[in-house]
Amino acid sequence: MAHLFSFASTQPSYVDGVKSGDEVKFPETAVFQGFNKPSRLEGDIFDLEISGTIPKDINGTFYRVQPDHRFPPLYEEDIHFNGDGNVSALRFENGHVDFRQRYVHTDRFKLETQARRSLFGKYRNPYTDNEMVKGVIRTVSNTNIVFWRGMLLAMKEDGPPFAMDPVTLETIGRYDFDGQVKSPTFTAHPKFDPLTGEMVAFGYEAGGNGSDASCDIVVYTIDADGKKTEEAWYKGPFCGVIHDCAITKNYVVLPMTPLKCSLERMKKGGNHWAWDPEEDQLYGIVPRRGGKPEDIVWLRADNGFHGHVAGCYENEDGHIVLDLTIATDNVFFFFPPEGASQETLQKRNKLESDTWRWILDPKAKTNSRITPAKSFGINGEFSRIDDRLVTKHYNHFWQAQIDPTRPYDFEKCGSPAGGLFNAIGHFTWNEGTKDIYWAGPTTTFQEPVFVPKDTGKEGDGYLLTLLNHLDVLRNDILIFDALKVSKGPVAAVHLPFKLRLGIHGNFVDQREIDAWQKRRAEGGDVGPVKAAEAPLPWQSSAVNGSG
Ligand SMILES: C=Cc1ccc(O)c(OC)c1
Ligand SMILES: [Fe+2]
Repeated sequence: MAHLFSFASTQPSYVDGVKSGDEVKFPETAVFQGFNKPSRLEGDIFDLEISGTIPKDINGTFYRVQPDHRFPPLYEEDIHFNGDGNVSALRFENGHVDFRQRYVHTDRFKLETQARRSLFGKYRNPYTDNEMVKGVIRTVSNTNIVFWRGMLLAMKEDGPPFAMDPVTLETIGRYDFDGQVKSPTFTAHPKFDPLTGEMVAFGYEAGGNGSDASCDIVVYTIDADGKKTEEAWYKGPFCGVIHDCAITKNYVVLPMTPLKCSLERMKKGGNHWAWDPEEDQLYGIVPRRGGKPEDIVWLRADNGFHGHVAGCYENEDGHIVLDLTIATDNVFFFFPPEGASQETLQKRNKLESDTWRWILDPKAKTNSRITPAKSFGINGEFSRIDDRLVTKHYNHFWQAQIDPTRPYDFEKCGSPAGGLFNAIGHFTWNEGTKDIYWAGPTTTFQEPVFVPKDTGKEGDGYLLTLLNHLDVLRNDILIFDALKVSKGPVAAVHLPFKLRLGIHGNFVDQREIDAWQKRRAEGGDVGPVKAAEAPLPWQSSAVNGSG
């Protein structure tokens, strides 16, 4: 597209793919264009414009996070996943909605802000960083935003979580659970047991600094009072991606995707991950309580690419029912096999991603081969359930859908950057219901969240999701009756601008936020959230020159 003003730059912004000079000018690659132009916005809007009627019983805040590069990247071919975490909060109150957005002020964000430019290089490759940031935590906290004991935790699997205030979105600082969690990495997908109030979480590539191809995996349990009650260390067969996890009453399941890390490749300035089309997909199973290194059971199935977990529970036989999306090939086209060139977004957008059910025997011999019990026969990702049923036999799930039979306006919208999630669906396992809404040829959806009503009945509530208008570059938030998605939204909240393609979000009931604000006040029974005081163990050794 021609620019209205064509000032001759004194020098190009990128030379041989590397940032040159201090000019604030983003690459002209697809990652930074159109709907995915960086938003870079911190701000507030009181009382957003609305169509329809927002149900008054939605009282709480919908938090979500998007990667949103604050500065032009050091490398021209940078990827969406390397963008700084920017958290949006949509506060629903009495039929009104207010908007707030703030960056996660990570250690990296603060240093780059001081320098007014990028100092960190490629995704999870510290060998591509500016020398002056050696030993600094590299995470951009851009993948999930969860509520835990009165704080928001902004999370990314390559580093520790950062705590934020749930009302102001001010960053409190790196959170180490009051000194109890010292691993270099921590998942963006902790699970919350609704029976016990525990958080179950893990870190992979956790043995060293988080970017060194370590095969160590740590699994933690933090109880409802914030006390760490379990910490167990295991080894993986190689350093692969474990993005999500699942819990039952007695087990944790760790799906490992055959994207492999190589320290040598990183040292040469290459990618952290390379897809291995010959490798199995794996499922690590460990006990929830008292896990020892020898307890991990790895089950193997033919190659595939894991999406996210819907639900998981134990059946009458003591076997684990695990439901998750699995794509047929490498979804992360920007991490091609070692030595291969990058696949295209067009090819990635053609992959099928069905929802599969596994029934796993936790007592099986390690390295047993398994086959799925069934597939749902849909194509989509970002499954969500009624979270009150985590660890329990559930029936309903919701998911962003890919329906290539629907018309899509390529001319107006170009390639759908985050994937062609052109519909939103509600599904049931028992009845096989497919209850789907398609919003038109110029729109795609982001991950939905389920908001329960107080009835306690599974699925009785609302579904909230961001709608991307790819033609006019704007977002709406749609509100559905969760059990009647195909009827279309009951209301739409209009943002006057576009956000960026977000990753994950969660809805938090305002009663919970308010109760914790009291407990976390000065003089409250728990007191203010305390940011980590000591550097992580790997940081100390990096400073001493041995890291
Ligand atoms: C959606 C998966 C995913 C996996 C790893 C990441 O670093 C990430 O960053 C936004 C996202
Ligand atoms: Fe995720």
